[in-house]
Formats: sequence, structure tokens, C-alpha cells
Amino acid sequence: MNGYPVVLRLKGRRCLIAGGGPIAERKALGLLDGGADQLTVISPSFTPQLLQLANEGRLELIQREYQSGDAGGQFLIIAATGDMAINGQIGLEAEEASALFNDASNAELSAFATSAAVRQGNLLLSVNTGGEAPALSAVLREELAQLYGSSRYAEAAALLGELRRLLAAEERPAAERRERLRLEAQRLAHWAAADRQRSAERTDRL
Ligand SMILES: C[C@@]1(CC(=O)O)c2cc3[nH]c(cc4nc(cc5[nH]c(cc(n2)[C@H]1CCC(=O)O)[C@@](C)(CC(=O)O)[C@@H]5CCC(=O)O)C(CC(=O)O)=C4CCC(=O)O)c(CCC(=O)O)c3CC(=O)O
Ligand SMILES: NC(=O)C1=CN([C@@H]2O[C@H](COP(=O)(O)OP(=O)(O)OC[C@H]3O[C@@H](n4cnc5c(N)ncnc54)[C@H](O)[C@@H]3O)[C@@H](O)[C@H]2O)C=CC1
Repeated sequence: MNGYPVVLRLKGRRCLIAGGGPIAERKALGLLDGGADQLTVISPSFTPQLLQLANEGRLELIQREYQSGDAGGQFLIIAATGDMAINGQIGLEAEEASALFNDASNAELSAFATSAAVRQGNLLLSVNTGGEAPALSAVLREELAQLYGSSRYAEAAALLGELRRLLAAEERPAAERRERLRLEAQRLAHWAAADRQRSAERTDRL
């Protein structure tokens, strides 16, 4: 069974990852891409890239095992220690602390799942298979990036955003605004797709 898709605003909210291996690193990069600016990673050991991110000041590292009480005050917690029993324990504490919880080793024990994502400006496309086939999510993410990864789509979103604000300021009737915006969205999506087609043809000719 799949769940309900949401987009979390992480800026200014405390996020915690337990574990410092490759999976913790991937989740950390995902949180940073998602706007996290108060990220802590707790683990006895860290990948070189996690150490690098800490050096750049993008996250904080605490070099020790997860301890009871670490969950307090966190908005979101990801357990990626590689030990299912410890991850489960962290999950119980996360629930007590009312933090959103993800267990990288167990979809059933997670309040939320992570998804594969393609980002361009404010445009975000994400893929999730309900824990069934994460490898398929990764492959579809690559396909989506081919189709929609061009900056033209982000430009289209930004242009529509401007138009949307203008129309709102003019206090047009809601139905008129919706129709106009749908039409412009279609035109801009076609423009972006045609641009992609042209670049593909140019590449073919080279
Ligand atoms: C439930 C979920 C929990 C969660 O939220 O983390 C989960 C769970 C597990 N993944 C496992 C394995 C793999 N995961 C990946 C890749 C990704 N996994 C991601 C998400 C999720 N993985 C959530 C469900 C998402 C969904 O259903 O769509 C992605 C999309 C996003 C992200 O990681 O942030 C990211 C792609 C990112 C990208 O490329 O964009 C690959 C492929 C690869 O590495 O190339 C493999 C190996 C192939 C395979 O096993 O399929 C295992 C077994 C571990 C073991 O056996 O030890 C478990 C545990 C279990 O089965 O429960
Ligand atoms: N959700 C996903 O996409 C995937 C999840 N997994 C799961 O993620 C787990 C972690 O994978 P890897 O990073 O490859 O494992 P790993 O074994 O390389 O890393 C585990 C990390 O956790 C740390 N750790 C161990 N005990 C700890 C504790 N008590 N408190 C804090 N940190 C602790 C270790 O020092 C190490 O840094 C796997 O066991 C697997 O279940 C694996 C593949 C994909």
C-alpha cells in the first residue's frame, strides 16, 4: 500500500539522522537538497562525504552511538544505523517525541518514506513504490530527469508564478484566473518540451 504524498518545509526545523554510512549519507544529501539547515548526524563513524559536509558547515556531526533522549526536540528523524533493533528503538523514541520518523531498514515501522526526486528550481518530481521496488524508483527518476530535468521547466514555473501573482493582484474572478493559468501552463509545458526536442536533435547532429 502506498501513502499520501507531501512536501515538508525543513528550513529552521531540526532534523536528525542516526548512522553515518552510505545510506545515512544519501538521506543527509536528500534532506539538504530539501532545504534542511539544522541537520545533525549521530554515529560512531562517518563517510568521507559526511565529514566534508560538516567541514562546509552544512550539517553537524556527533561522534557517538545514538543515546536515549536524542530524539527530543527533533522535527524529523531518520534511523539508518544498519542495526534493525536499534533503528526500532529510535522509532519508539521518535514517536514519543512526536517526531516524523523514517526507518531506512523497515518501511512498516516508518511514519514516512523517502522518495527519489528530480528538482529544477521550485519544480519537484518524486517517485515512490511504497517500499516495493526502490530500484525502480531510481530508474524512473533517471527517466524523469531526462524528460523534465531541463531548466526550461523551472523557468516555466517561475513565469507562471509571476503571472499568478499579477492576476491575483488584479482581483480577477477565480474561474477566469484558473482558465488563464491552465492555458499558459499548457503553452509553457509545450514550449519546454519543444526546446528539449530541439536540443536532442542538435545533439543527434553532432
Ligand atoms: C522503504 C524505503 C525506506 C526509506 O524511506 O528509506 C526504502 C527501503 C529499502 N531500500 C532498500 C534497497 C535499495 N534502495 C535503493 C534506492 C533508494 N531507496 C529509496 C527509498 C526507499 N528505500 C524507501 C521506499 C521508496 C520506494 O518504494 O520507492 C530511494 C528512492 C530514495 C532514498 O533513499 O532517499 C533511493 C533511490 C534514490 C535515487 O536514486 O534517486 C536501491 C537502489 C540503489 O541503491 O541503486 C536499493 C537496492 C535495490 C533494492 O533492494 O531494491 C532496502 C533493502 C536494504 C537491504 O537489503 O539491506 C530497503 C529496506 C526494505 O526493504 O525495507
Ligand atoms: N532505505 C534505503 O534506501 C536503503 C536502506 N538500507 C538499510 O540502511 C542500513 C544502513 O546501510 P549502510 O549505510 O550501507 O550501513 P553501514 O553498516 O555502512 O553503516 C551503518 C552506520 O551506522 C552507524 N551506527 C551503528 N550503530 C549505531 C548506533 N547505535 N547509533 C548511531 N549510529 C550507529 C555505523 O557507525 C555506521 O556509520 C542497512 O542496514 C539497510 O537496512 C540499505 C540500502 C538502501
